[in-house]
Amino acid sequence: MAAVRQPAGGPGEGVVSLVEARAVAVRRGRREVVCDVDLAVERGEVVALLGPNGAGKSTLLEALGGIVPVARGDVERSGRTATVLQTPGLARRSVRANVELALAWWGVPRAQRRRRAMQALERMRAEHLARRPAAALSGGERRRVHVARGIAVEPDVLLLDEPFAGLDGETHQALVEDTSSALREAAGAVVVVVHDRADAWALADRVVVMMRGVVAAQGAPRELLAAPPSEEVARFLGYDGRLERDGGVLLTRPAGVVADGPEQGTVTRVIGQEDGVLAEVRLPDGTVRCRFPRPVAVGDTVGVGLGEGVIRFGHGGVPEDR
Ligand SMILES: Nc1ncnc2c1ncn2[C@@H]1O[C@H](COP(=O)(O)OP(=O)(O)OP(=O)(O)O)[C@@H](O)[C@H]1O
Repeated sequence: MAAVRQPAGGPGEGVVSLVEARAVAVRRGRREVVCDVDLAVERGEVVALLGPNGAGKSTLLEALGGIVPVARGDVERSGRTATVLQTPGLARRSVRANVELALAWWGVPRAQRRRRAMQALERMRAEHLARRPAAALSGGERRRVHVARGIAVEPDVLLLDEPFAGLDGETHQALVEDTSSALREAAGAVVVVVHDRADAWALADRVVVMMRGVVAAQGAPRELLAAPPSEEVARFLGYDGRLERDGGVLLTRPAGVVADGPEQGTVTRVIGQEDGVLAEVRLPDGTVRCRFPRPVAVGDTVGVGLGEGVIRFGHGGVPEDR
């Protein structure tokens, strides 16, 4: 049964959650690593689970897929669920045969399997791999095929656990872009565990930040980045500068700090980057990180300015209007 919520404000079409966790807790050994999580994902929605190592993302995903049992609460899924775990196996056959095998297992008639397999491989730009033995694929190619197999079966709920882990930068980026397009076309609800914030921004309609087993924040990517609910979440989302100013705390990201602005500070650290350097700059009331297009050295006096996207927390870590 689908969990159906009526939108507030009167009659209309119900918002259908294809997968819904209610107050879910999961134990690993004697430890509760997911605690009282509520999460509902609608048809056509892509949700990214993001958080530090050990936050419970994979465990929650497995609970959503019914792979691990819940200790408390319940999970309701509607329709059929496909779960792509971190290192799924592929049979010792061709790539296309692997995808067709999944379709057979899902009860897709034989006459449709080849077409659907090729369509899914094309969506993941892996059609050139169709005849290759699965055993002879590179890491990036395997991951492409795993995602293709997941979307080929056209599940109501697609759960992906770190589909881009362990790939080099270029392969990673290409796979994220292709997966993003493929998931946009998927009709079901998608939950994807990602490590990299940039992957979450590229893929998701909604980002759920998990910390220590609980949902610490969630929202549309831009909104979440513009207004994280706590300093801890802000730091995780890339706010790496902190100034104690005017009775509160200002948090900054490199994108919100401009080089050669009016505030004088001392460079305390320099990290080389492709197009310049990322410099840590100590100001009288804290430290910010700022990109400079030219080389700067530790000990240099430089100017910085606070631009867009600086957020302010009052005492006690409460966000304030800016
Ligand atoms: N099979 C297991 N047995 C015991 N403990 C486990 C098991 N799997 C995970 N854990 C523990 O549960 C906690 C949550 O792990 P989980 O893999 O869900 O986190 P995660 O957020 O996905 O982490 P990562 O980003 O490192 O993959 C961790 O402390 C982990 O050590």
